[in-house]
Formats: sequence, C-alpha cells, structure tokens
Amino acid sequence: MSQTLPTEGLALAGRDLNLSYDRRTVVTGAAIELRRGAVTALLGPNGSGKSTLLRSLARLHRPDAGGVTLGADGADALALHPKDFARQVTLLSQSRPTPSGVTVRDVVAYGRHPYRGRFRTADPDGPRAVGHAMEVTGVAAMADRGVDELSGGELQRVWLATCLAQDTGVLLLDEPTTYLDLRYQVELLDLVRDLAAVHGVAVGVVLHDLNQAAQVADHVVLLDSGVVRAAGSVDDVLTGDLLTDVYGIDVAVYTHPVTGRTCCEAVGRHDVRRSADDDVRVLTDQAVAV
Ligand SMILES: Nc1ncnc2c1ncn2[C@@H]1O[C@H](COP(=O)(O)OP(=O)(O)OP(=O)(O)O)[C@@H](O)[C@H]1O
Repeated sequence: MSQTLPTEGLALAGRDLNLSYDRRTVVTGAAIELRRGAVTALLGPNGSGKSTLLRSLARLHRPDAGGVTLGADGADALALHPKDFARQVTLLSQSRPTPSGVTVRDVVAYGRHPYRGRFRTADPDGPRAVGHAMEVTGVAAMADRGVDELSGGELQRVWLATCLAQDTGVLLLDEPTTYLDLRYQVELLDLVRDLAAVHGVAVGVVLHDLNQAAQVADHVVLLDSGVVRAAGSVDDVLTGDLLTDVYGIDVAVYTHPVTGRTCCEAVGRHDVRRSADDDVRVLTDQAVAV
C-alpha cells in the first residue's frame, strides 16, 4: 500500500518493496523515506528485515517488486551509473572483510573512489575529505597503522571514516555502534546528529538499542516479520504496547527524569520490580518517578 507524502527534502525512498532470498520473501510491501537533515532509525527484532531493507536502499539487494528513488524528483536509483550513485549514497554495512597490508589512511582514501577517473585522475577535494573523516572519527592518530592490527571498535571507526570520506548526501549505517565502547557509541550518535542537523545529510540507521534510537532519531520505522508495523516520530512509535507486542517481551517506556528523553526498558523475569499481579509498566513508571 503506497501513501502519497510531500517530496520536499526527500533524499532517498523505497516504495512497495518486496525483498527475498532464494524466493523466500523476507520483506513485504515496505515503504521508507529518508529526508535531508533527518535521522531515520530502522528498528525491529532479529530477522525482521532491517538489514535487507537498508541494503536494498543501497542497491545491494535487488527488489522483486517496488522501487528505490533518489531526490525530490524521484529519479530511479536503480538506473543510475554505479559511480553516480556512490557519490550520493554510502552504506556502512554490518561486517566487511578486513583487507591486509593496507594502512588506515589507504582504507579511508578508498571512500574517494567515486570521485576518481579510470586512471586515478585528480580528486582535488580528496585529501581534505580523508583528513576530515579521520579527524571526526578519532582515527587520525592511527593513520599509518595496518588495518589488520586494529581492534573491532577501531576498525568500525575506520569503516565509518571511509563512508564519511565518500562525502554523500545519504548515509546508511547498519548497527554502527556494534564493537564501540561507551564513549565512541555516544560520540558516533552525536556525529550522526551533527551530520544531519548541521550538514543536512539524510541518515538511515539500523539500531538494536531502542534508547539509542530515541536519542538520535527524528523518525522511526519499526519492522515486524518483514512488514513495516509503524513509522513516525519517536513518541508515536516507541510506545509500551507496540514494543511489547513486536518484541514479545514486556517493554516499559518512560521519560527519563534527568534528561527528559524517552527511555525503553525490557522487563525480564528476574526484575525485582516485577510482581505477578501488577502491571509492569506502571511499576516501572513509579520506580523512576521516586
Ligand atoms: N544471505 C541470506 N540468505 C538467506 N536468507 C537471509 C540472508 N540474509 C538474511 N536472510 C534472512 O532474511 C530475513 C531478514 O534478515 P535481516 O538480516 O534483514 O534481518 P535483521 O532485522 O537485520 O536481523 P538482525 O537484527 O538479526 O540483524 C531473516 O529471516 C534472515 O534469516
């Protein structure tokens, strides 16, 4: 079912997408819109189709039905030359093979490939873009180290720098906070917000942590068994009833008393606040309120 929405600010959109592996359909009729200057978080349980949907927006998974368009005029993204597409959209995927024998700087510079000619002709913006990408991701100090000797979190930041060096208007991130320590998780989310708010980048990000989504997202798309179950603002989508239903576990949603942010907390069997007769969400609200 497609909806007609305003196209102003539209950067990348998927419409009526059916996606499958070996004829097994895993995403059905999905619609998603990424807008300039906004962060859109894709949420949902394991296997609900988040990565597949994100990859289809990056042209790495060809849809059986539906389309992917770029910009407000709805240009067919699937028809663009790969280099033209790569100047507009980049994806930080969940796992990438680690190349051996190359430095951090080499890998980040690879992000400039859409701007180089066939014979590696001049890319005047390249050095600035590579330097800036390494700076904001905190990898500049390790520029001359081999990537095969980095920790998982360091490598994740290098891949993010590679995406940033690509200097695209659309940034797709698949679970970008995986492997990152507390500081870099927060810094990455701050960076994502800055890219959207200050530089007008359209960001689509798959996250598992609902609190990170509440922290960073302007829009949320909640997937459930390959179907978009809800899409809208954080407050519209992150509700206790909906999350409890989709994730199959009691989820309490409350406003953090210090930060004022929406917080989501799954309540387990051993949670001390739980009692068989009481409503978990009410108990959690009270516990936070005191
Ligand atoms: N390469 C593949 N071949 C076959 N099936 C796949 C492949 N990748 C994913 N799937 C299946 O497609 C469905 C959606 O997977 P996808 O990775 O998109 O979900 P996800 O929501 O990103 O999951 P997770 O949160 O676990 O990363 C799942 O049922 C998964 O088993």
